Amino acid sequence: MNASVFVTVTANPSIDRTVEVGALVRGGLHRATAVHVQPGGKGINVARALVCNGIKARAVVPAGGAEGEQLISLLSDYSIEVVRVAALGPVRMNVSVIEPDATVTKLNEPGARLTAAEAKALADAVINASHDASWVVLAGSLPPGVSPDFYAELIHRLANDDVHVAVDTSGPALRAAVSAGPALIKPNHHELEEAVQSPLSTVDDVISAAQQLRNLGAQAVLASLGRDGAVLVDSEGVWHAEAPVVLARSSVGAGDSMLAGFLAAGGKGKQALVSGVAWGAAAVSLPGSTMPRPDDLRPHLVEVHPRITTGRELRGDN
Ligand SMILES: Nc1ncnc2c1ncn2[C@@H]1O[C@H](COP(=O)(O)OP(=O)(O)OP(=O)(O)O)[C@@H](O)[C@H]1O
Ligand SMILES: O=P(O)(O)OC[C@@]1(O)O[C@H](CO)[C@@H](O)[C@@H]1O
Repeated sequence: MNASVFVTVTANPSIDRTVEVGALVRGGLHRATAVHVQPGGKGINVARALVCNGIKARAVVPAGGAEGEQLISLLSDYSIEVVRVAALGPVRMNVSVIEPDATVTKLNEPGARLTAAEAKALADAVINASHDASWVVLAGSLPPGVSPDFYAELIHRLANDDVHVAVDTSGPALRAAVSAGPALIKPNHHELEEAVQSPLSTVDDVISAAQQLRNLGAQAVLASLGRDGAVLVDSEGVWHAEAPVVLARSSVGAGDSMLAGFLAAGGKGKQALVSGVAWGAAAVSLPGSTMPRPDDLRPHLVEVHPRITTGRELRGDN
């Protein structure tokens, strides 16, 4: 096994347009002050963050239509090994509107339907691409036509290989993936609430929810909590860490950057959490979904709380 290859899977990729405006007024005309067009979808972002830090990444992605061509062309700016799976339907366009205080309003398209044959070709491509992987990251929503069991089935198919699987998704796909026993899941606050079907207002609530998902099969839970940092719950313990962001620009992709930083630092324990939180905070300070490079990272600013303040109220996403 080549321990340095990270494979990412983005079943529902996107071209991300981030539009910066003044204060958003529902129904109003807004003239953009800046626009960023970047390759998107969670697995693609994880791969971008890894290669921006000199780490080898292979991205498996279905890409159809003129937008698929554009996605592949945008990806050529990065040294990612791209495994393209042919698809008929076009890649979606997702729009993020950013206000001056860095509030994000996101409009995500559902993505084009994948046929049963395309979904099978995607799954087979993932298995082929994973033969020398240390980690396989299954990330983002599933497009129409793809069963919510898609990630769970991949986890089962990869179980005999010497790879770890990380999952970052939501809803029924997350619940199915958890039962398949992945090494790691990375829900955000909202996804965690949805997975345990209960509101989570304190750090203690987050830890209990993470334990519930570990009881259901996930080996470790890395919960990203926006400006409240992140909580890691695994077989060795529980940690909460956070880092300040001096000037927040855009949190789009911060969770993906966080996951990449966590995996880049070994994918388990306190030091990986510190790395993840540093990469997440750095992404927030950059425009659009720009991924941090080594010079952007400030791991010394990450605070790991020696004792978890269980009753601490969460301040909200960003
Ligand atoms: N305002 C902020 N201040 C400091 N750190 C932040 C802030 N927002 C995000 N972060 C850092 O980035 C990480 C990921 O953020 P968040 O929880 O918003 O991820 P997410 O919802 O999965 O994002 P996305 O889906 O856009 O990738 C957090 O765990 C935290 O470390
Ligand atoms: O619609 P999904 O698949 O849940 O999320 C897609 C997405 O919002 O996730 C990334 C940020 O994490 C963006 O690049 C992309 O637009």
